[in-house]
Amino acid sequence: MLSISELQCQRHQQQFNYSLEVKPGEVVALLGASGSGKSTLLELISGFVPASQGSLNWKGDDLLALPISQRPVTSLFQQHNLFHHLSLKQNIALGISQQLKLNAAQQQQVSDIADSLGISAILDKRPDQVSGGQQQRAALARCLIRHRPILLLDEPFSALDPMLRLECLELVKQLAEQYQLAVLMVTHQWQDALRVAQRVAFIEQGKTQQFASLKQLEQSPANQHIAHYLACS
Ligand SMILES: Nc1ncnc2c1ncn2[C@@H]1O[C@H](COP(=O)(O)OP(=O)(O)OP(=O)(O)O)[C@@H](O)[C@H]1O
Repeated sequence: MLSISELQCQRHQQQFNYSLEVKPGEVVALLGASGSGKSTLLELISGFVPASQGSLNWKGDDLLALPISQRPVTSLFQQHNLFHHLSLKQNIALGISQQLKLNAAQQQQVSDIADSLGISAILDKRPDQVSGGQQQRAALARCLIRHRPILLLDEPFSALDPMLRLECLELVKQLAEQYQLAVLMVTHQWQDALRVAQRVAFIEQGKTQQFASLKQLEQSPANQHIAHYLACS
């Protein structure tokens, strides 16, 4: 389990403090107003922002003691996930080798992952030759091939049309179960959380205001702001 307890940092004058957990196979949605601190939490977990206090553990191991490169974490963002001068196949292969030197078994892994994400037929194309949804699938494939058990998603599908977005969300849910990934997903859409997440952390002014199941959040929002946010979603 990914356990986050009183994990704190400071950015300029603002203080951040997070507590929540994500089980293997589970998707937890991070909701909250713009600027509330959702992305900051992802940066703390991946190590790009140093923590000042608190704990961050994966299956009992202290992740704060590990440098960025050794954390069992992989991330997918809304954009800029792929190198546009490389083919999708090469972009995925980067998840295994920065020099793009793959042995036969590793090449097979690329084919298998591409197969399971439905992009085998377009592997030789460059990102600008395929759709946004196909690009995000390739980026997701690169995340998966790294075999890191914690997957951080920062609004990865918000630029896609509604049908594609739902398709990709379903895919994330399925992959979380299949690979037993602990997934934390930033979204502005309550509908996305309903579609894919088991639990939700609502972030307000840099703090986890409520960490609960979707049903609990809906039925007993911790304060007026959360109730209002849900009513507007
Ligand atoms: N690199 C940075 N240096 C200093 N402050 C930052 C940096 N990135 C973000 N902040 C500040 O930290 C606060 C939280 O930002 P963060 O990006 O975590 O919010 P968010 O909830 O993800 O917002 P959004 O939904 O708009 O993406 C904001 O006040 C922001 O201005």
